[in-house]
Amino acid sequence: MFESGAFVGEYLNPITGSQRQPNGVDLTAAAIYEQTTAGRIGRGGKTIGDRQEVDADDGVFRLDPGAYILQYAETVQIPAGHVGFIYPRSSLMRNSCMLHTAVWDAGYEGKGEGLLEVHHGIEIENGARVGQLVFAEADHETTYDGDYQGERTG
Ligand SMILES: O=c1ccn([C@H]2C[C@H](O)[C@@H](COP(=O)(O)OP(=O)(O)OP(=O)(O)O)O2)c(=O)[nH]1
Repeated sequence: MFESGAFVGEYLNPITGSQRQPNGVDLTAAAIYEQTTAGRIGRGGKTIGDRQEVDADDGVFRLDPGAYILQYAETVQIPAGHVGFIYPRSSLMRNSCMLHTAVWDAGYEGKGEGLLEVHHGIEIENGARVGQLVFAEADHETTYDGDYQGERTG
């Protein structure tokens, strides 16, 4: 079962009323990066490639088609008994862009990232709502304790 937006909203900070949706909570864009060097996914470890931040011109990211890493502004906690997923805001998708998600594990806390695919040039205001976080109930034996725990919370 998916939780209500009111439930998800208890686990986000900061949050304003306009972010709460019936079935989830909208997340906003804080920073956008282009990857500049190759990363590596190994059998025993991984490396994230270097990145260059996209400047917000007068508070607006003007993006050409391509792949970008987007950092969310909100600190998210994934409560025990749940797993999180991000869906793009429909208006983003209707503008030929897609925001992808990996699995947000129970116990994770931090300001996470998503892959933003831009198939047609778009302008995104810094702080604009771009994606929606939903929580599904999920069994788990452990909680998240990986390299990204606590990212950008300091
Ligand atoms: O789209 C997503 C999905 C997940 N996360 C956060 C929450 C998740 O709990 C954490 C770690 O994800 P994952 O377990 O997939 O990372 P990993 O590549 O396996 O690395 P590690 O084992 O170091 O955690 O990253 C995001 O920021 N964006």
